[in-house]
Amino acid sequence: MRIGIYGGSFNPVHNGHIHLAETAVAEFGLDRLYLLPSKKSPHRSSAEYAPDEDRLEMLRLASRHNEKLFVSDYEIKSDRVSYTIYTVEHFRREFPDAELFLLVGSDMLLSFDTWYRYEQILENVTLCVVSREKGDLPELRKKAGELGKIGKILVSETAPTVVSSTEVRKKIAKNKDFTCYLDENVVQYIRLKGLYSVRGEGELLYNPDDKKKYLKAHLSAKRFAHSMNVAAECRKLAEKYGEDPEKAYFAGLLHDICKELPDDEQKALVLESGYTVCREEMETRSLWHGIAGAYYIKKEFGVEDIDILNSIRFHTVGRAGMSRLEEIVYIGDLVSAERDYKDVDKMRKLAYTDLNAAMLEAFAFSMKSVIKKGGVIPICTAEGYNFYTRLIKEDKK
Ligand SMILES: Nc1ncnc2c1ncn2[C@@H]1O[C@H](COP(=O)(O)OP(=O)(O)O)[C@@H](O)[C@H]1O
Repeated sequence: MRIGIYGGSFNPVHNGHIHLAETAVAEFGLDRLYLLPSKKSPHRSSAEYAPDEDRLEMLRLASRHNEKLFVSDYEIKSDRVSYTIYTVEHFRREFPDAELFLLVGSDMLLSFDTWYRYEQILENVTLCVVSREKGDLPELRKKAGELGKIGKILVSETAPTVVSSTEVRKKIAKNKDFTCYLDENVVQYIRLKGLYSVRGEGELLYNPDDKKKYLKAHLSAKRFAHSMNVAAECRKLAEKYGEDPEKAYFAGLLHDICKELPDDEQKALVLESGYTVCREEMETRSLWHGIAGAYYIKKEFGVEDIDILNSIRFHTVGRAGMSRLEEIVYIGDLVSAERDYKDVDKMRKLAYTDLNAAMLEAFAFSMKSVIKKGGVIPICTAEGYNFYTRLIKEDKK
C-alpha cells in the first residue's frame, strides 16, 4: 500500500493545496493520502488563525470529492510539538508494511534540510514535491538532486496553482473577492462561522449601530460613555496590532453590556451560560458581568464569533494565552479615555509600545487591587500573570 502524508496549517485550505494533493495521488499512485492540519498556537488570534476544529472541518469539506483523501486530526490532538518526524513515525506504526510518501510544496523542499531530524524523515519516506510558483522547477530539481543523496525525492512536472493561505486571508481582511481560490463549501463555511473576520457583501459582519441604541437605553450615561470610549480605544489598538478594527470596536462596545443588570439576573445568566466558571469567580459578584455579557450577546444578538465572545468573557479576569482580540479588549478597558487612576498615562504608553508588558502590568495591577480589598484571585488570573511573566522572560533570552 502507498500512503501519502501531507501536513500544513491549512489556514484555510485552498485550491493550491487540493491541486498538490490530487496531483500526488494521481502521479505517484497513492492509495490513500492523509491531510494533517497543524496545531494553532494559543497566542494567535482567530482573525489570523482559525481554530483547530474549523481548519479540520474545512479540510473535510475541500477533500470530500476525492475518495483517496483522508483528513487526520493526529497533529491537532497530539500533546507534543508537531515535528514531521513524529508524524512520520506515527504513520510507520499505523501502517508497518506500507510505503510512505511525504508531500510538500516547493518552498518546503527548499528549506527541507533545516527541518528537525530531516535525515531520519528521508530514511522513512519518499519526498514528493509539487511546484507552487511558475518557473521554480529548475531550482526544485537542483535541490532534489542534493537531497537525493540521502533519500528518494520525486518532483512533479505539473504546472502550479499559484495561491497561498496568506493571500486568501489578506483578501478576506480587505473585503475583496476570495471565493475563486477556495472550494465553494469552504467559502460558505467561512461565512457561516465568521472566520478571519469575514464580512458579508460589503457589509460589516457585526453592525454596531443598533447595539449602541440598545446600550444607550439600558446603561447609565456614565457606563454608556465608558463603553463608547473602550470601543474607540479597542479600534485604535487593533489598528496598531493588526487585528480587525471593526471587530475590536464591536467587542469593546459590548464588553459591559450586563454590568448594570441586577445581581440575580447576572447570576442566572452565568449559570445558564454553560461556561466553565471557577469558584473564585462564582464568589465575586463583580466578575459575573463578563461571563453573563458573552452569553447574553450570543443568546440575544446571535453573535457566534468565539473570539468576540471570549474577549468579553475574559475581559475582567484575563487568562493565559489570550488571543490578540482578548488582549485588546482587556487593555482597552483599562486605558479608555475617561480613566484617571494614578498610573494611567504609564499604562496607556505601554499599551501602544509593548502589549505583552502592558498585559503583565495589568495582571499585576488587578491582582494587587484584589488583594488590597481582601478578595480571592481567580485561577485564570493567576495563570494569566504567570503566562505573561514567562513570555517576557523568554522574549529576553
Ligand atoms: N499553491 C500551492 N501549490 C502547491 N503546494 C502548496 C500550495 N500552497 C501551499 N502548498 C504546500 O502545502 C503545504 C502546507 O502549506 P500551508 O502552510 O498550509 O499553506 P500556505 O503556504 O498557503 O499558507 C506546504 O508544503 C506548502 O508548500
